[in-house]
Amino acid sequence: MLFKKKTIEQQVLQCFEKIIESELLKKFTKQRLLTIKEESAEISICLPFYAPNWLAELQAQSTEQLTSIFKQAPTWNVTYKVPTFEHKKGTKTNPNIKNIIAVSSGKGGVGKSTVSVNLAIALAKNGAKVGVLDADIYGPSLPTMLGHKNTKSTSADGKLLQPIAAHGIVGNSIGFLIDDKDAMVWRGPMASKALQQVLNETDWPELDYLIVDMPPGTGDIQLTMSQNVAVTSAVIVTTPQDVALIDAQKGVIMFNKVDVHVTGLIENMSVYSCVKCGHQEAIFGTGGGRKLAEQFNLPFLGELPLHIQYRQNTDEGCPTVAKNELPALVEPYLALAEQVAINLYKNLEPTIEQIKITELK
Ligand SMILES: Nc1ncnc2c1ncn2[C@@H]1O[C@H](COP(=O)(O)OP(=O)(O)OP(=O)(O)O)[C@@H](O)[C@H]1O
Repeated sequence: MLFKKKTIEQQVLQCFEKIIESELLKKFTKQRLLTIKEESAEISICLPFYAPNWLAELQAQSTEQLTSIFKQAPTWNVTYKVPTFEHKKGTKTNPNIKNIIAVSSGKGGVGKSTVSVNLAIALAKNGAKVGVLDADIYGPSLPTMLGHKNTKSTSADGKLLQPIAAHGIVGNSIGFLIDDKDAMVWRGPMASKALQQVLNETDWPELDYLIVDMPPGTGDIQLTMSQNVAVTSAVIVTTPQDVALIDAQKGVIMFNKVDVHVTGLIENMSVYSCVKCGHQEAIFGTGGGRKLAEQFNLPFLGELPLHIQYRQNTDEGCPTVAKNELPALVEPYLALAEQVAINLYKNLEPTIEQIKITELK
């Protein structure tokens, strides 16, 4: 029997099959994001997410085999285009915002706001264009976390609010408009309306992701908000404690009920790291977030340690990822940002327009 010799392209794809998850590779080929040029030993890839470690790992693991296939070291030509993903609800959004990611928690105080702002900065550090919307109407913390506690929103045209730029991201919050005390007395519908106003009446620049720091809990306000805002997907923050896990479970159920996609779970305050001796202790237990993710068949996106610097840095207006001092605290966020971006792409389809544009190129 005669066997046809594999083409260079087939050999390269076979090499990638061993390294890239099959779901991803299938999507890359289907959406024509990968081009292999035999003569110039060139691999062009238009990545739909920013993930520097993932890319470095792919290159490191494939270089030897690719060099042998091409008979010379390959040249990588990497470009990026984050797609707008289809979301279940047809609500219209600002065309500048490609994707809205809601950061939610069933329970208060699990670190949702800290995670939102550090995750946003980490996504931006990895290369994406990112904004944050503080939807925690009753306790806006974004102004403090961005180091703009006393800044008030301005408007150039008297119609749209200018978002506040800091640490490589832009953000807006009800806290830039009014005093905390004023929002405390608002009823649910007013709070929901205020959020939609801040979302829709901000002059957002072009954003790959808008991170929305949702109010804690799974009550009426959260339900209304997740129904009225065109959320692409939600990520749920929990701590390993049983009570937080039960509430996180309610969060997943709430998003399922309102038909909002859930990207996965994040476990915050996983292990305590002693500043003095580096000793690590699982104060709130271990493995709860991972177990919950398994239970709902959701990706577990990452765990973040409990460390005093996270609190101190956000209180001082320079979140830990922006401060970039302790790699042990920054790296988990950069890895988390990669996981969020990759899992969004893996589990959601780009909008039709997006596919057409890619094909026409
Ligand atoms: N991993 C962590 N290590 C240490 N402190 C943390 C960590 N994550 C959050 N914190 C601190 O815990 C407190 C609560 O965090 P944060 O305000 O982000 O929680 P939240 O879930 O948004 O709260 P709320 O329900 O009030 O909106 C803050 O003081 C914050 O600095």
